Amino acid sequence: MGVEVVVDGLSKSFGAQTIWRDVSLTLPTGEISVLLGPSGTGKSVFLKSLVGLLKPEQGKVEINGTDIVTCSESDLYEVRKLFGVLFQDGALFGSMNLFDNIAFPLREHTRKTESQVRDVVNEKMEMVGLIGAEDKLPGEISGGMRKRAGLARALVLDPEILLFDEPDSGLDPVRTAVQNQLIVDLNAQTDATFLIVTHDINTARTVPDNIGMLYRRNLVMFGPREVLLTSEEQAVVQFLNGRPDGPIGMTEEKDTALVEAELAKNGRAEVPPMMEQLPVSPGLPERSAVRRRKDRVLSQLRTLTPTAQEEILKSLSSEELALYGYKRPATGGWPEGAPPQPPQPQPPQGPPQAQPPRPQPSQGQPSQGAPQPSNQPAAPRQGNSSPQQRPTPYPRGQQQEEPAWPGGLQPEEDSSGEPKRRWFGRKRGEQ
Ligand SMILES: Nc1ncnc2c1ncn2[C@@H]1O[C@H](COP(=O)(O)OP(=O)(O)OP(=O)(O)O)[C@@H](O)[C@H]1O
Repeated sequence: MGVEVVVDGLSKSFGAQTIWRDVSLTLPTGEISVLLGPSGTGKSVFLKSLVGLLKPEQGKVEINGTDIVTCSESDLYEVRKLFGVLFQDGALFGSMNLFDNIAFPLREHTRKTESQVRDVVNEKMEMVGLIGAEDKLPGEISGGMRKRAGLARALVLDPEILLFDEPDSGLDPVRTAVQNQLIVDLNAQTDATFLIVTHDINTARTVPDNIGMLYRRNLVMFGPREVLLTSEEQAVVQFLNGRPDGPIGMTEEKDTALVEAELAKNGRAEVPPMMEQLPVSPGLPERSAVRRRKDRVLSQLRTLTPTAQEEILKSLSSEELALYGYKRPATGGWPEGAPPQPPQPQPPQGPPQAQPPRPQPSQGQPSQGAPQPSNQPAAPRQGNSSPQQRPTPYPRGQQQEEPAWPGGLQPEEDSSGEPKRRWFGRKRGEQ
């Protein structure tokens, strides 16, 4: 199973050029997350900072209790073994055939015999659909095949965290769709934590569990896919619609008056409709992350935007709604704009038969906030992933208007009487 990556208050500059500042987010264990952002906003720099290839000036990247920003070289070497990285062009050695390219990390970093190496390489080549191409040189195959070979190589050491830097760059729409399916299927098979940097809107809308966006040197938001995909934030809507008019320009910093003039002329872009997340291919196991994510997101539902809450509830089956203490409207389906109903009082009951078994808490982590089948809100998680210790999905320093809580639900309050609005990542200074 993958591991959680906690990024807290991370800032990176090159000389006088600030790339991004105060970035905080948590990549939840085994889930697929996507990082969007206009060109040049520092997405690749962020990936390199996660693996310790670049050193941010401030903040932490905590993995299995090690802060890779400040740890020793030997600790960093150990943590790096958890990572697999798919670089944009596959980063293959041009003079080696695909088999040797994929076998390279095994021969360098393990004591496996050649017969064991062969077994692992064959297994990974099969996973990415490259059986039969072992003897080809990188220059003899298509860009899509090179990416898949790079992916097989990223997988040979069974990474717990897999980073993808623009896996769809240079691919046609059909191959992008095939590759997206491959990513979802690999996540089901490995249960590793995935982070994908992409410009492909279709990928962003259909693949991840969580989405974030870098813009103007900040992380605009990061959280469950439903938050960003229903966001009315102008930069997000412009990006998702791929429109030239809006706050994102060629130089990023676009003149406000020009933006207003463009919007007055062309009208505001609409929030595109939600698309369903890609299911796993038939015959493969379900993604374990789906169940964990439901527990996590439902336990913190009321900290999300109303539109995100509604989309999340709409995606649940009747049994799941009952399990989490919600009820489908009597009319069936979710009429446009109708608020989800508040939790109804129910006698305690076990999970319905259809539910897969709950994941066991992993080492050092208490239960992942199993939902309570009653009128009580689901218990917040404790430990590293506790929502009390998580910042909001909205950018820091910006005061957000309190969302209208659907169905008359009130925001959860902590003992201080303050509504809880936090999501991923610990707030700096908090334990
Ligand atoms: N090693 C480096 N030294 C100095 N500047 C760098 C270095 N690496 C990246 N940069 C600068 O950091 C900025 C962000 O680059 P990065 O490649 O991370 O952007 P990106 O969001 O991934 O862009 P794209 O979507 O076009 O790939 C750019 O201005 C780039 O020139």
